[in-house]
Amino acid sequence: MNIVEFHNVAKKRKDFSIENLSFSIPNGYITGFIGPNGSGKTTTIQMMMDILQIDTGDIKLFGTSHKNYRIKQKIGFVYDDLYMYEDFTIKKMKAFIAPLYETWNETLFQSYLKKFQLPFTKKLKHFSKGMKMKCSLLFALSHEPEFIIMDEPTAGLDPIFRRELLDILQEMMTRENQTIFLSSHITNDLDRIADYIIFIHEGKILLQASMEEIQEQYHIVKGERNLLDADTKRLFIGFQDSTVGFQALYRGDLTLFDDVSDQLIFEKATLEDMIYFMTRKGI
Ligand SMILES: Nc1ncnc2c1ncn2[C@@H]1O[C@H](COP(=O)(O)OP(=O)(O)OP(=O)(O)O)[C@@H](O)[C@H]1O
Repeated sequence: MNIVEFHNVAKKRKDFSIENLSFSIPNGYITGFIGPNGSGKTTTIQMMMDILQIDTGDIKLFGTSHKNYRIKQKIGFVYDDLYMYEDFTIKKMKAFIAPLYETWNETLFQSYLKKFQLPFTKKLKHFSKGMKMKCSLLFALSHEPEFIIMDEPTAGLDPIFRRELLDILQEMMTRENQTIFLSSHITNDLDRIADYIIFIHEGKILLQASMEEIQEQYHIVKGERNLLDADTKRLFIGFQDSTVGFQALYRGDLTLFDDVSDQLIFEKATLEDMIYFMTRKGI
């Protein structure tokens, strides 16, 4: 089953448009949403959450319309910034937020509050960026959502808390029926934890695949420049050449290079490699 389905969604913004956007997010996995700056990640998440109206197409959440208010109960939404009153404290926010959720879990709230070492009665305006992110997470997780959507949760966080956050997410995946959708351009994080990847560029999906498939299928090929001619260039999704040699992204079976394999170096492509080469030449 899919938690989310986008069918031919279109949205026109001032200098940016999304056309025929179709993808799905499978239930029970961590899906990473990657793409360079301005590629449409936040726009897509806002459409999913019905914060931004779509022009045409159809979005389904939990098999029903994304406009259905009831399904919001099952979703934990973590923004890249905290849209809460700066003069509020966590205590005051809890008084507003907890009653909105039938599944609010006070024991879980208290345990995350302790784990994240957040002050209960300090005003949010005195929080650091990392504390605000933890606070956003605290509220998103405390109502035990089945589906967690996070827009750039690791941006601006120090490496220690980034690591902690990824550990918390992995820990949560042991819970039955948990699904996480995580947008990021810090691809190292996703290399570590994602099961599936959706790659968006200029409002279009360039790739939707499992990490397993990506790791098996996509390779970086490196070699001397003289091996890169018009024929070999056509084999690659994207390439970069310089006076010292070439590097290219290749998809498929490496036996194709058997005749020249002693002159080439093969490496597994990282998500960063994929973004770099796919946006250089397209797919
Ligand atoms: N409120 C808005 N009105 C008009 N255009 C907007 C608005 N917000 C974003 N855009 C444009 O939509 C495009 C996609 O932006 P979006 O924020 O969805 O990308 P993103 O992939 O999330 O980028 P980033 O990784 O930098 O956060 C950009 O060209 C941006 O300028």
